[in-house]
Amino acid sequence: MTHYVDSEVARLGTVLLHRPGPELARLTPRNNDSLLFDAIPWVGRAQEEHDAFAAALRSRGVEVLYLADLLAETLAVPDARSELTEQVLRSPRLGDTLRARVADHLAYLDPAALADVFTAGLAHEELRIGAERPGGLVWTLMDRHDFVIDPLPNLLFTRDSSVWIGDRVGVTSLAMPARRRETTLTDAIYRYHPRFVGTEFVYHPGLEHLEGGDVLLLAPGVLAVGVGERTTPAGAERLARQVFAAGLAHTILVVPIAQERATMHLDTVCTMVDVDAVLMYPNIASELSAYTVVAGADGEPRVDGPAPFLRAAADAMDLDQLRVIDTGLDPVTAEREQWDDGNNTLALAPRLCVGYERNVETNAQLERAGIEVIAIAGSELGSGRGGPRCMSCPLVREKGGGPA
Ligand SMILES: NC(=[NH2+])NCCC[C@H](N)C(=O)O
Repeated sequence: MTHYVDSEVARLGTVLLHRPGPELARLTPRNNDSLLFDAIPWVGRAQEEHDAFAAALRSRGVEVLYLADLLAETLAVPDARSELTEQVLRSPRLGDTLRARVADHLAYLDPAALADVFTAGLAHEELRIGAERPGGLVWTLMDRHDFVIDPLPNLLFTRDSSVWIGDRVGVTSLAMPARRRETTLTDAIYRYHPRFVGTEFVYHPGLEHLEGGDVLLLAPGVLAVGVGERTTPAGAERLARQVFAAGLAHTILVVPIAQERATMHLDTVCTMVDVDAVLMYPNIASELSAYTVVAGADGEPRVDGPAPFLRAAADAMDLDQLRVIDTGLDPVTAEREQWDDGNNTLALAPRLCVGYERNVETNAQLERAGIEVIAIAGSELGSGRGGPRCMSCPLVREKGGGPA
């Protein structure tokens, strides 16, 4: 099986999704902020919306892989099971007594049930504690609302925890504490699942912070990397080194974005919808700048700039110019639709993308520009602040960036 991605828009072959499940049911008004959700999603409806998203992809010939299936299959591999279990048990919050109870609990679960615990976490009351099986001081003093193992509701956004560049996978280094454990799962899947045996890695979770939502494969050999709330300049520099060393790209455009929730990743303000067209949030489109990083003769990344992002991108991509489709006609609509992930489209092929139906203006702008939009419902899915691009990690796209 060859997994290969060298652009944002070439025909999509295979994608990794995570169907939201019990981990979303862990969200409460007490914890939703720290778990990076802006509301409490209705889980059943979120699942319906997600199923419709997956169905839309399949109807266009895309193979959909589910993270929970891959994880359960991975956990059937004994080394993967023991490694992931050890990682969870290593949490310094547990203490030895509680750690032993959790270890007993996990030992009896079949791979699918264990995958459930690794994604949905373990609540205080879900652990069987009694006279014969005391929970110890940590269990006794734990707030009833605390988790013994934290849930990972942001697994929904598969874009961020791994990114394929060429035939290599980058397992990223997530910045927010609520998301860090996600990459223990993606890392294990890519190392142990039979489908991925032999895959080479271009990034590891122990490296400087880098999230997939910040990485755009503008064209074969050209990457854009947003630096802001999630990806640090050090992460961008590290990716540049790794990518140059592996010969996966010749140019990396490093794009500073505001360190705010509304612009947490580059893909919240800019996504590609054609080989030479980007969808961009107009309130910042003209202000975005880029530093161009190329491999120097000595292997050291060489930095140039800043220059306006659109200019730098067109130059790196060898285009006269990049077409810009802006998301909204008036600033208020633009701001509302940017917040609701209007800019966060997933291209299935050049001029064909998936977007949230609620972003009426944005989608109309796209259609006017000759881009077909498959509109999906996202009232519940969007409560985690992520759109179709955030919710998908492409594993296979047609090589060479796709036909013009
Ligand atoms: N690629 C993206 N824009 N991902 C959106 C991630 C949203 C998620 N709630 C977070 O804060 O991390």
